[in-house]
Amino acid sequence: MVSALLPIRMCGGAVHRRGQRLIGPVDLEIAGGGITAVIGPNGAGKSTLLKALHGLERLSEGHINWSSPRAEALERQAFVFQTPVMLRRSVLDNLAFPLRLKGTSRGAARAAAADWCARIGLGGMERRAATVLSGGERQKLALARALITGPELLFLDEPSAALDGRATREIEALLALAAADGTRIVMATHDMGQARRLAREIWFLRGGMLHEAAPADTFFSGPKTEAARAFLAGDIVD
Ligand SMILES: Nc1ncnc2c1ncn2[C@@H]1O[C@H](COP(=O)(O)OP(=O)(O)OP(=O)(O)O)[C@@H](O)[C@H]1O
Repeated sequence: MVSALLPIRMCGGAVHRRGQRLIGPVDLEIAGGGITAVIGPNGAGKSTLLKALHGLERLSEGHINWSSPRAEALERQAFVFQTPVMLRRSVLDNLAFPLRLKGTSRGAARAAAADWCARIGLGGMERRAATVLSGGERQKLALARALITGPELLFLDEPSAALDGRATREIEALLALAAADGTRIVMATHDMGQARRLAREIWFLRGGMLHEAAPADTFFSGPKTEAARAFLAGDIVD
């Protein structure tokens, strides 16, 4: 029986680079289900916070408490970057790769990969080189590659930045489905429409700090802080 991954708590978490504080100190908790949208002005620290939570960025101060041992926790979560790197191999091989890394047999990994190809609308493209896919197709592939191992927690950094409406809709449908299936999702987004459509909870970052955290309904109907009000009104906030 594996222990629960959540809640995850960051206590006084800060990341410094060359004497500069990029984020923190931040106290937060990832608990419950659904999707958390991380929003805020450019440079507020959204990407840095996600990377710190995923263990890609080392904390200079504070700590993160996982409910299961750290190595095991990291195994059970995934990260999708804004510009995902594709293996210079077929679509099918890109999807099968994370399963192979976890020790799944070649046949079972390829069968699961073919299934995911169909689910993301890339059925028939299994043998195509992943590097020639369109931006939207790549992002769907990256998302499927993250979901194929059934992570309990998924981080995404601007999953649909620079995608057209159709690709954005497809990505959002996949995220909503994953969340409904029990994957806890924490995603940075610049798209307030997307945050409203998908999120249960909002983290509004400003100047490296968690300026306001609230259930999405509460946040969008009545942000508590002046900065969040201004940000939602489309004013320039830094
Ligand atoms: N590797 C790095 N070295 C130095 N400074 C960095 C590094 N990465 C990010 N920063 C700085 O840290 C701050 C936070 O950046 P971060 O990318 O986390 O913000 P963000 O909210 O995700 O921004 P955006 O919305 O523009 O993507 C910014 O001032 C950025 O310039």
